[in-house]
Amino acid sequence: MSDTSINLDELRQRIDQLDSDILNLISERANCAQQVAHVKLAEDKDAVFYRPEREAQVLRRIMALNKGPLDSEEMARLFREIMSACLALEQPIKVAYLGPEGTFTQQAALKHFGESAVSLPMAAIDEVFREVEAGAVHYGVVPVENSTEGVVNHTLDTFMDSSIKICGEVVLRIHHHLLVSETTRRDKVSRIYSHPQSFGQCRKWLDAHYPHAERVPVSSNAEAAKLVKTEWHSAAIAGDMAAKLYGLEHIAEKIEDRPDNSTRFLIIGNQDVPMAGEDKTSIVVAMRNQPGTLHALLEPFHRHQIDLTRLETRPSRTGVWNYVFFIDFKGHRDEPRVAAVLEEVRLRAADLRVLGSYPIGVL
Ligand SMILES: O=C(O)C(=O)C[C@]1(C(=O)O)C=C[C@@H](O)C=C1
Repeated sequence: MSDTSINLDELRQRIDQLDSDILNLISERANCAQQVAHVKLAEDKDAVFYRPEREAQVLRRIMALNKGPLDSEEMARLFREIMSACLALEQPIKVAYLGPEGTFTQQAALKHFGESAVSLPMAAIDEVFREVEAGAVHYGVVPVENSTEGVVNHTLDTFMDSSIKICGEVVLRIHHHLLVSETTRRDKVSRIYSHPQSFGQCRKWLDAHYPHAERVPVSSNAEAAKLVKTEWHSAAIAGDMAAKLYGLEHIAEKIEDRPDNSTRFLIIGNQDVPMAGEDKTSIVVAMRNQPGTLHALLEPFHRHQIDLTRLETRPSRTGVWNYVFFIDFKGHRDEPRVAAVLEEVRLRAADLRVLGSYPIGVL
């Protein structure tokens, strides 16, 4: 036996020992989570098991403690899965997302809740809201903005008619691929299916590489992936999850025009989330249609030095609400300076609703 094989055996024995230690520690952690569930139930028979603020703290702490060689995000992803399995012991979490299966929204749901959550596809954004409101699922995941294509208006509009709360956010890097089935004639692609937003995100690449192919918009990338399965002259633009689900092959990878292309998703639910330490608040404000409205709305934020992260205007859907602004800012509604700003804005506005304070996305 050479020296390398002796070393390899020794290293594998060491790995076996470490795996046994990790196994015992994970089991001990899972036991703790089960005890947490008993404590929560003893305090309240309608106890809420999923605690977004605690999860954010756990993941941030792990990232801060990590000394490598695995990078902090990778390490946090591993702990994400451990926590997801621990939560499933307390209560299996059901999450509705904008489907069908294989969409980026499903990927976002699994990134946020981990693989132990049960994810259920819905046909439309309002259905995700309805399922959460009806208590058929614990949480919902909907897209809200893309760095290239901008806001998902439908999601914002649905908040106007709903009492649902925002419990969290998750940002996903969006990589699009040009996909075909194994029977596709790659040199004869004359039609490309995708969601309109994805066409928007890959416009320049398509103009350069497939200027003559017909671009057919469909309801989701996953739907596009499904369609090309049976058409020898068609391709789809979709992500990894859809490619895997429908067994498609890549003609070209990462064809999005901007390398930092990402989408932000919201986690919606029925609970108010306590402070995590690094939080965001989302509000919707209706202002009267008069001069100086926008200044009056924003001035308190400026004076209290609160960092706005997003401002969107949507047409009002009732006579009272002339202008409706969706505002995201850093801070939690329970912080005194945030509470003070909210009070001031409330006095100036025709209406104000806090959609939620929640931890800034960690992963
Ligand atoms: O700390 C809790 O409240 C727990 O339930 C434990 C735990 C965890 O595994 O760390 C599990 C689920 C919650 O969402 C948050 C954290």
